[in-house]
Amino acid sequence: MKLLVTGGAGYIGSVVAAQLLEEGHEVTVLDDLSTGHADAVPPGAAFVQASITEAGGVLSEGFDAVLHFAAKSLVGESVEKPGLYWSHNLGGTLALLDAMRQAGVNRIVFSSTAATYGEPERTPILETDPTRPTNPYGASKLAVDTALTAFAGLYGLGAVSLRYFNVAGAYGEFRERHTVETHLIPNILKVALGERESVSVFGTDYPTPDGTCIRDYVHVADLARAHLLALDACTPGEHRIYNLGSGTGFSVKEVVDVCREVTGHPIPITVAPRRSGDPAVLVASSEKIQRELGWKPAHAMLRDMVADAWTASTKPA
Ligand SMILES: O=c1ccn([C@@H]2O[C@H](COP(=O)(O)OP(=O)(O)O[C@H]3O[C@H](CO)[C@@H](O)[C@H](O)[C@H]3O)[C@@H](O)[C@H]2O)c(=O)[nH]1
Repeated sequence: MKLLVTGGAGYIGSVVAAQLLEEGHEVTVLDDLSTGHADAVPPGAAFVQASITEAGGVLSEGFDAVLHFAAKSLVGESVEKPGLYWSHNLGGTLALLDAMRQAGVNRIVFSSTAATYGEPERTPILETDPTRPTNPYGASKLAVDTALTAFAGLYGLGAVSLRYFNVAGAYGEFRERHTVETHLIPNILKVALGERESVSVFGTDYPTPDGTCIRDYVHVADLARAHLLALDACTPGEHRIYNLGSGTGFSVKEVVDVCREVTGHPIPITVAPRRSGDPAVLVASSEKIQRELGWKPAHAMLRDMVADAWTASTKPA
């Protein structure tokens, strides 16, 4: 298939683009490089440096589907600059959907997020559970999910939204490297690499066994594989939503311990206040995607995710 991957110079988009190429697809990456890296675009993919609001020109070349990753994705920033998140994540995606319709491209796989659920009433979270995002990032992603449902009904769009929980690990040399790093595992590994003295643990007074937040980590290679299955499942007139996690929760302290074990570094911690907007526990039920699309995580062990991230981060970029 001929595929457009928006945000394909970012962490998850580049891994998906690499897997699509391995499967023999023709891939064009569209990325404005505001957060992505040109050298993350996999060899073999065509590259267009542009924003999603300018996708019309590329799409007119004729594509079978779009995999849409380009987005602003920092929860804290979204609270400070909600307009940026609404215009980029919702406005940008509406422009992309309009350009797709004009070009006759009617299949899309969309990067949604566990942040659409907000503070869950129970875990593991099911796709049918209430969506009450607690920040503009989650709200903007939920708004896109809502638009996709409407467009599937109105225009026959075939859409699949994948709601990621906490993505970790690396795929060969493709790894997480944000300009502003907020994520837990890369921050811990920076300590082991000697780039920081300690890692801050945001809150030790949560209602969890060790007082720190619990998250569900999914390996980026497994997550990427789900996109290939989702692409095949795009059915005109339908919008499907699937959670993607491993179904097991790890506390922040447990993650630090796994990182200590993998890196052999003591990794000192500093206890810091809670980070605003962090739910205590986020664990996915991924039963639906396993049942309907046959997805199964091949690297469900957190140790493997950390080991892959560590190996990739100790290689030169
Ligand atoms: O230096 C750090 C970084 C994080 N944390 C904690 O570690 C946990 C995980 O944080 P992080 O890695 O930032 O992930 P989340 O905030 O859980 O966000 C992930 O999950 C969201 C869904 O809820 C997605 O939308 C985000 O894009 C994705 O990164 C949270 O309890 C944080 O408070 C720390 O204690 N210290």
